[in-house]
Amino acid sequence: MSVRVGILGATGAVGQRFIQLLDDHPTFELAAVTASADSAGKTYREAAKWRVDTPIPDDVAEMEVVETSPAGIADADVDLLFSSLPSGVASEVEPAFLEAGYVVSSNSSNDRMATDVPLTIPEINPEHLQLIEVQRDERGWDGALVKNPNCSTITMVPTLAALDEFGLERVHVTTLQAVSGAGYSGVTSMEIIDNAIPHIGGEEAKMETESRKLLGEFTGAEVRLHGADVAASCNRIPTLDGHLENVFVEFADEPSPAALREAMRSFESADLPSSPDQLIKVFGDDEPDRPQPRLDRTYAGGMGIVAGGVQETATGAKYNCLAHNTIRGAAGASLLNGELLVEEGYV
Ligand SMILES: NC(=O)C1=CN([C@@H]2O[C@H](COP(=O)(O)OP(=O)(O)OC[C@H]3O[C@@H](n4cnc5c(N)ncnc54)[C@H](OP(=O)(O)O)[C@@H]3O)[C@@H](O)[C@H]2O)C=CC1
Ligand SMILES: N[C@@H](CC(=O)OP(=O)(O)O)C(=O)O
Repeated sequence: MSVRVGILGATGAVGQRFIQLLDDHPTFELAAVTASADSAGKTYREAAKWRVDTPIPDDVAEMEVVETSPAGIADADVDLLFSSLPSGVASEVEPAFLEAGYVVSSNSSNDRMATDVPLTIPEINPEHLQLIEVQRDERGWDGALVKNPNCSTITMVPTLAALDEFGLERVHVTTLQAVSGAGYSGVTSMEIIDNAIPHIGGEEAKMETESRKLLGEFTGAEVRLHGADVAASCNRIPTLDGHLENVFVEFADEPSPAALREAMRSFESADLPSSPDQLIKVFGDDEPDRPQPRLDRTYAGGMGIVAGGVQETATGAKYNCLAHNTIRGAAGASLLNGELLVEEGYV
């Protein structure tokens, strides 16, 4: 079975990752690439400042970039759209595609917390996809909108999902985030070399709210947010890719570090083409200095989560986790949601 897909915002940092991940995908066939009016009409090679570490696939390089509107992609006969637009643009243009009947798997942050929009990680809360029925009733769309979470949130939430069996009550997290998360021009070299910046606009609130929605319970009509308190402190550091996070957790139970490690290691992955066989790789006491961004961000092709440093604290436990922010944290997360949409019959 082949599904024709398009990418909205295909020339950007995340759009380029989509193109890399879609090359040789078993199901998805890239049929449309859109960008801003400045890029429309150019070939993809002319329009994109290609920065990914593999060449532009030959067939994509010669595709014409079209404008980001339903009219722009009308001839492409697309079944599914991936969206990697700036969130201000996405909030304006995504509704037009939804009204026109397109199914959109979006990476942009607008509408992630909307009560009728599924925010999903296929290995964690695939059942939340059923919110699409509520969304269609409320908005009158023929299409459907599903979002993936923020890159720092998706790094931590699989580990929390694995540990929730011990009665998760409180989470404190400090992030060390790579510069690619801010986009190519997001942080200047003068700002970040020999430095760390203890502020990333809006990031802490995203981690604190999106994680509770992802871990929440779907009642059939709504998602009840998970009851845990989540507090985040977000920092930019001079790594290129891979967000590292220090997590402090408190539980109703008193699990041992060994039990925590085993719960993360054995947490089930999903049976989708881009899911890793083992979702969370866990380092033991013998390697206390892992995970590290440079050594561990490509675990499972950048689609996995890596944890380590699990230790008891006076009130619970602490550990470190890491994921590739533009693969599992962005394009790869949307791609997986697209695979879930196909599997569940929404495409
Ligand atoms: N960078 C990252 O690691 C992560 C980014 N994200 C989110 O993903 C989204 C994309 O980020 P990123 O790829 O870094 O952004 P970029 O700025 O690199 O790319 C933006 C894309 O949107 C297009 N675009 C910009 N303005 C318009 C417009 N008015 N109409 C139509 N298309 C437009 C651009 O086209 P053109 O080339 O023609 O300007 C380009 O294709 C953002 O919402 C971001 O917050 C999420 C997680 C991680
Ligand atoms: N803010 C993230 C990247 C990002 O764009 O997140 P979001 O998808 O929530 O907009 C970072 O700087 O690393």
